[in-house]
Amino acid sequence: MVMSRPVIGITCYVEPAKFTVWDMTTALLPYMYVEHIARAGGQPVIIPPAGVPAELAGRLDGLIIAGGGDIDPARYGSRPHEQTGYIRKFRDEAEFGLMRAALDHGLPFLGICRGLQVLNVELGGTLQQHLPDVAGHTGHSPAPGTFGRVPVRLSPSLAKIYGDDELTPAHYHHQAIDRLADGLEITARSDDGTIEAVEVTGLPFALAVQWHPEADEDGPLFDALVTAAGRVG
Ligand SMILES: NCCCC(=O)O
Repeated sequence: MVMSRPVIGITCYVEPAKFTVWDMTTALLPYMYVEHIARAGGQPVIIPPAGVPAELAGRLDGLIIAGGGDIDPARYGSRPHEQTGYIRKFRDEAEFGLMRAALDHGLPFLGICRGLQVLNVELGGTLQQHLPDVAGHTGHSPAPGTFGRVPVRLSPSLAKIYGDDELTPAHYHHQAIDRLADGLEITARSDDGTIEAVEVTGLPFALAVQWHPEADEDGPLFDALVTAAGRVG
């Protein structure tokens, strides 16, 4: 069967979960991600951190590295802050491999929250491990299980996708880019200076945001990813 919809791989969490009659380790992804990709005309495929996901890069039309727990700080030469948590080394292993393969293949890519951090660290950057230490307890890191709203200012390339140069998207992150990796261009910041979005220079579509676009009804970033994936696929 020939797929007419661009196939968009989306990485996922592996966590203990309760569902129907079960209480067990589960591959999880908020359903908003897959709804946005399907609505945008893509075919979502959830990628668990098992096997060697990097081998999928040549078989996908596009990729999302989704939100999740903190990256092992050893990957960027640091020791864990006391607030660094939910480290899943097996997920790091899978997603860093997939990220590298996606960059090598020029696969259209959207990083979301943790996905932005994976991109920056893969390219040699570092993370601020607990943003409240430098930016205070702002809307970046609201109460667990809720999204905060933080205004961000967009560069022209991202403003073109959103049709506006300012927005107030949903946030839930306690880490952020500290040292920006070579090869990344900043495409959005919040007023406190936090880097909110980046893109890889020289690739047709490789961008990442610190916020959670899946939490909003409109999904221009998902539309743009599926469109870019359709051009390549
Ligand atoms: N560090 C993982 C992404 C979410 C957060 O910064 O809290």
